[in-house]
Amino acid sequence: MPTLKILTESELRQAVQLNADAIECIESAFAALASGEVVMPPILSMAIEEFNGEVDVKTAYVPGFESFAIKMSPGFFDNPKVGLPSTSGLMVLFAARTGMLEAVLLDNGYLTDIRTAAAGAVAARYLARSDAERVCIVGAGRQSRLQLEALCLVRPIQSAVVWARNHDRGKSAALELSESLGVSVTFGSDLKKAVSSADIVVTTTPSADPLVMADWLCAGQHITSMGSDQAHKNELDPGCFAVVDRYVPDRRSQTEKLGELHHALEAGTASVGFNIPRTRRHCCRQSGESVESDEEITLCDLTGTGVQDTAIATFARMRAEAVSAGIDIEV
Ligand SMILES: NC(=O)C1=CN([C@@H]2O[C@H](COP(=O)(O)OP(=O)(O)OC[C@H]3O[C@@H](n4cnc5c(N)ncnc54)[C@H](O)[C@@H]3O)[C@@H](O)[C@H]2O)C=CC1
Ligand SMILES: O=C(O)C1=NCCCC1
Repeated sequence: MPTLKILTESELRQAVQLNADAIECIESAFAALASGEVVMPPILSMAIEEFNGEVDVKTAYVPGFESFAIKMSPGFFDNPKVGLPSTSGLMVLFAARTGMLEAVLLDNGYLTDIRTAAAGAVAARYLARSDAERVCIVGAGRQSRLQLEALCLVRPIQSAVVWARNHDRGKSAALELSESLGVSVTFGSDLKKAVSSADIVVTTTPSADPLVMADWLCAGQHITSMGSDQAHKNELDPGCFAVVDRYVPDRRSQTEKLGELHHALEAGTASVGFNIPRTRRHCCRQSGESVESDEEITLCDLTGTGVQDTAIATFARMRAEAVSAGIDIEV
């Protein structure tokens, strides 16, 4: 009889943390995607506008992996008003050879949080200046915290400014991060100033209106835009595309529909053929993508890929099994 492994959020939290191993796992996933051999269908996304919600289903088959994940991931962005997290969900692993159900990872969105922050770290590793030390984080939710933590693992971060439209939440996030990361993190109410003074800017909100303006960007900056992962979300002024020197999407077929590129195409600041040679390079070791000059403005557009989910789910299951975590049930 087939056996199914069940892993809970607390078991998965013990198995996987935001650290060099998680970053390596996601970097390898980007490398696999860049190889062209990964099978990754478009995201199945359902909007529930009435409740400011969405549900995303993501998956990918990676040759050489014994399993593939299918992830069901809700994002309900009014949840914090009622004391619930915006994102939740679960991942399911199937055998690549037979399609048989193998494991259910009841992570409540934890693995998505980690893989997304790790993707931000990979972007900075290849696209931010090696001496980048000042960060501007736009937003004060879950990803704002994790993205800064991830940057501290790959760059010599000394200080950060958190901007949030809700000042109290921005101040709390800044205080929390100062204490947990041991770097100076302050709240900044002036977003233009915070962006212009940063070496790395990370946008982490579901905003539908641009927050970061093109004329705030400066030579040598790296921007990761990871909050805009749906057609209606838009954190960057489309004019930013006219000033960035290097544009790297996690997957162009996604960013042209769901990411910042989508809005730049509509506004005409990027054309359909925009940076075609660059889109063949993903933020990964194998493709050789990296910042080429300290003066370049680089932009990484992250919409979240199924290959990240298969990578983190198989990694989590392997780590959990190494300590005999979880329960096995016969199905
Ligand atoms: N690219 C990817 O792989 C992933 C993208 N996301 C996206 O990242 C974004 C943030 O996710 P979480 O941190 O989990 O959410 P969260 O709800 O914990 O944090 C969102 C933050 O943005 C703020 N915010 C909401 N609407 C805003 C607006 N119109 N203008 C300015 N600030 C606004 C909130 O007050 C909060 O500080 C979401 O859009 C989510 O869909 C999340 C996970 C993966
Ligand atoms: O899978 C993802 O990536 C996301 N799902 C729901 C909303 C947040 C991002």
